[in-house]
Amino acid sequence: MAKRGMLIVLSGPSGVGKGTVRKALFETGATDFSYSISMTTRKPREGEVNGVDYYFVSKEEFEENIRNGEMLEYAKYVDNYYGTPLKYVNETLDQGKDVFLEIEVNGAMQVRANCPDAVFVFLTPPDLMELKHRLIGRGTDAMDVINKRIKKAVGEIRMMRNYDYAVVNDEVSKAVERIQMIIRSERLRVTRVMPDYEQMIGDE
Ligand SMILES: Nc1ncnc2c1ncn2[C@@H]1O[C@H](COP(=O)(O)OP(=O)(O)OP(=O)(O)O)[C@@H](O)[C@H]1O
Ligand SMILES: Nc1nc2c(ncn2[C@@H]2O[C@H](COP(=O)(O)O)[C@@H](O)[C@H]2O)c(=O)[nH]1
Repeated sequence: MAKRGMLIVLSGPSGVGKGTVRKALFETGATDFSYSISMTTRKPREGEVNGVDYYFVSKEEFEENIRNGEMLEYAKYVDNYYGTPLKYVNETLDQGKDVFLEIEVNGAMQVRANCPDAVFVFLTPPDLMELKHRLIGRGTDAMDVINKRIKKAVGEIRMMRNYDYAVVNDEVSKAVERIQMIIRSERLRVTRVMPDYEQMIGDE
């Protein structure tokens, strides 16, 4: 049986650069993570594509998925549901492939409870002013939404203590290098390499 893949969870306040850093990380070609596309009831932003950026669904559809036990985790964030479909994550990990989740803190803590082997990385901004600049600069959200997201950021940063690693996103390339370092070191964990050795030494 294939060794189960590694699950990596990246969180951090909205606008810190999770998506930017994740895309840059994937573009290096040095990692082979499968990105788990989240489901949300948020309306698509300009340029966002259903099935690529998110699965955009109605509130009713999302709630049906919850009732049917089809979500690994979910949370309400600034008036909308966001969640990770369970089937894709399980099937991909079972095939021995690594999976990357980009999710907010409450959902991440649900994953923490259900997947003790997952690796939890918190991406932080250099400071809150810079976070606000990035949210405004992105130009995707109205000012009232930006203010709600900044307000949430303070509590989210407090939750950082529940993560395994903190990575400052001062420069995208540096943040990518730091995450690559984490991944390399996590691959050497005894609990991850032990199945190979168990095969080598047999049952006795
Ligand atoms: N290191 C950086 N320095 C300057 N700007 C950055 C940096 N990283 C990301 N940005 C910019 O900040 C904005 C927000 O980035 P991004 O959309 O990746 O954030 P996010 O954390 O994924 O947000 P959300 O959680 O809302 O999806 C973008 O305009 C992006 O280009
Ligand atoms: N708990 C989850 N949070 C998620 C998921 N997918 C995205 N997110 C987080 O929601 C906020 C807002 O996202 P935005 O696209 O509206 O800016 C952000 O922190 C995302 O990381 C998910 O599946 N579960």
